[in-house]
Amino acid sequence: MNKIKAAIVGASGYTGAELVRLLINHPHVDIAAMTADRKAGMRMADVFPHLGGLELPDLIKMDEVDWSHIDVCFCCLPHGTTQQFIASLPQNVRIVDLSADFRLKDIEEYAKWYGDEHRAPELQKEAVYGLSELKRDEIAKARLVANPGCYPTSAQLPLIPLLKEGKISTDGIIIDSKSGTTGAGRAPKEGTLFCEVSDAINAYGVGTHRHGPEIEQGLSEAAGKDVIVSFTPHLMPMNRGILSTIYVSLEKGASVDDLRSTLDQSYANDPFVRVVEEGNSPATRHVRGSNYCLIGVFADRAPGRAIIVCVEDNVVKGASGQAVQNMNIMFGFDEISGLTQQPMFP
Ligand SMILES: NC(=O)C1=CN([C@@H]2O[C@H](COP(=O)(O)OP(=O)(O)OC[C@H]3O[C@@H](n4cnc5c(N)ncnc54)[C@H](OP(=O)(O)O)[C@@H]3O)[C@@H](O)[C@H]2O)C=CC1
Ligand SMILES: CC(=O)N[C@@H](CCC(=O)OP(=O)(O)O)C(=O)O
Repeated sequence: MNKIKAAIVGASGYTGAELVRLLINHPHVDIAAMTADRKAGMRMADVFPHLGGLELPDLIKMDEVDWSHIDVCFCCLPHGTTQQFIASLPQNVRIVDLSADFRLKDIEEYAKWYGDEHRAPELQKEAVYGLSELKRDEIAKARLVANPGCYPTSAQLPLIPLLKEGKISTDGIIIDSKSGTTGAGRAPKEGTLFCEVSDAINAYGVGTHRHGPEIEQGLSEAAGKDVIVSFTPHLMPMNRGILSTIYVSLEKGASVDDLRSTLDQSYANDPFVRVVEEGNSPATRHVRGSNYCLIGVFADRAPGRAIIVCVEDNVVKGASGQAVQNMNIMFGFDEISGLTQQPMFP
């Protein structure tokens, strides 16, 4: 099989570097172009020494890419910078956008949460939300896939099947999420300085984080009615990983065992999503560096309630791994191609 050619736009950031780590071992993909902004003109080995020794193109500006020979573009740019750029790409280039620019279907919601009007509303209409396990058929046909946010992946993978099957109530869903600091990107910011992050934990975006509406969009579609959740993210003194603890109310007649078996059955044929054995509690170190998402289901002491713990690596299943999974689906490759790394433990 001929290899397809990939461009990584924003390759000098965390998700771009992770795409290189995954794609370099992909049997059907060549990395043909990589871009940066401040770091354009540099060698990837100088920006990321852990990728030294690989044969990679140098980092160039986005407008220097020759798109005529590119099959797929991974966009790893900050929110708001992707819309107009994607609109300028030739039609034959398929796109996996890791930013949030095309995730919210309603462009007024986008403007409300991202503080700016949407600049490519026509493209927004054709974008497919890329939650790989639950949107395979649409992803396979899509030209533009909006890769989900890291927190929304960890919340929606457990909750969507349970809402679809009517096992949990749409009311009172609480999602308490903790993330490693790579989630904030590599560009320097005061809030991600060592002294601000180490030896402490803080909630942020309390009641106002833009992943709330993204999660609600997916849950509402699954439930067939509006779902509002309480979602609070926390910044943790660790590099990678997301752990979401999710509190739900059981629907009448449903048991905690029903939740476990519903999730087991939903993901029985999915290589990357696994319900752990009863009593085991998933930890971020069980998925580090891998595309796995692990789900644990527990009874709550509060009658009629259950607690779900979901873990993923934010840079892999929460970003670049899911992006590669989506590309595999789009191009008809084996879904696990380039993604067979086992987690690094401890
Ligand atoms: N980190 C994570 O865990 C996740 C991130 N995402 C999303 O993926 C996207 C990329 O994230 P991440 O890799 O962490 O971000 P980084 O800040 O680490 O990297 C951003 C990249 O975009 C480039 N860039 C920045 N501004 C511009 C511009 N105006 N024009 C052209 N290129 C530009 C940077 O180039 P240079 O280095 O030269 O400045 C860099 O290559 C973001 O939208 C993020 O929200 C989604 C899920 C998880
Ligand atoms: C720790 C941290 O700062 N995380 C980021 C989320 C990163 C991500 O998945 O999502 P987006 O693509 O939507 O930015 C944040 O809260 O903004």
